[in-house]
Amino acid sequence: MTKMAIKICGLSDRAGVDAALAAGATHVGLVFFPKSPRNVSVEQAAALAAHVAGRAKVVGLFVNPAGDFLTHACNVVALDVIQLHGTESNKQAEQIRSRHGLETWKAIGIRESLNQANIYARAVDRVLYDAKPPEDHDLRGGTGLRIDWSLLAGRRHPLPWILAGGLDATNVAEAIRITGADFVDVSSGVESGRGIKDAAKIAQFCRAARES
Ligand SMILES: O=C(O)c1ccccc1N[C@@H]1O[C@H](COP(=O)(O)O)[C@@H](O)[C@H]1O
Repeated sequence: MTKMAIKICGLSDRAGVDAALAAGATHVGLVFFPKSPRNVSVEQAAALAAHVAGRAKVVGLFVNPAGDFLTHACNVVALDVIQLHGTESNKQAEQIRSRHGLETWKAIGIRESLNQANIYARAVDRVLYDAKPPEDHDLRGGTGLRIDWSLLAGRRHPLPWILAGGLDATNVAEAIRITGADFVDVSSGVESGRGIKDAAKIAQFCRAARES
């Protein structure tokens, strides 16, 4: 049986990190995006990553990061993965991966087609399928919007992939069943308020994903 990989994204304090680790999350996500209610400073992120201390992979989420900022974050924070959640092209993503020598993921906002994933096939290590927010939406993700899971059913993917977008403890098992995902990512679905992680919801989510 494949082990389910689970990323809890948007953690901003030790309590949230501890809840994710206790629930068996394989990846924890730190958001570097000032518009997000989950944004952390480089210093906060460094302390949280040190606290994780190898018990899970640490993912840094960036949205069209300036080169200097990304370099600074990668130098200061013990990141395992760079997640690009903006409009980074395949060329930019490939440059970022080779410059920083870290596993790199590209989020693809999908409504009706997954074809964009092909563009990133040689540029990154994984794609993350997320719901495409409306054009006038301030955030690029973490919106709680769901994608149409049937788009992923029985699909051959050009590279390893992650399912995200509007997942929570009540729907993750069905999402996995329909899409065949072996890696899921959640942010707002394990919160009790905007940006406030809820330990019970994190535990329920991880249990539901693993038992699916
Ligand atoms: O979490 C955020 O605040 C965020 C901000 C900007 C880009 C992406 C963000 N989060 C990512 O969005 C998806 C889906 O989140 P949700 O579960 O629907 O709330 C997930 O990959 C988060 O990592």
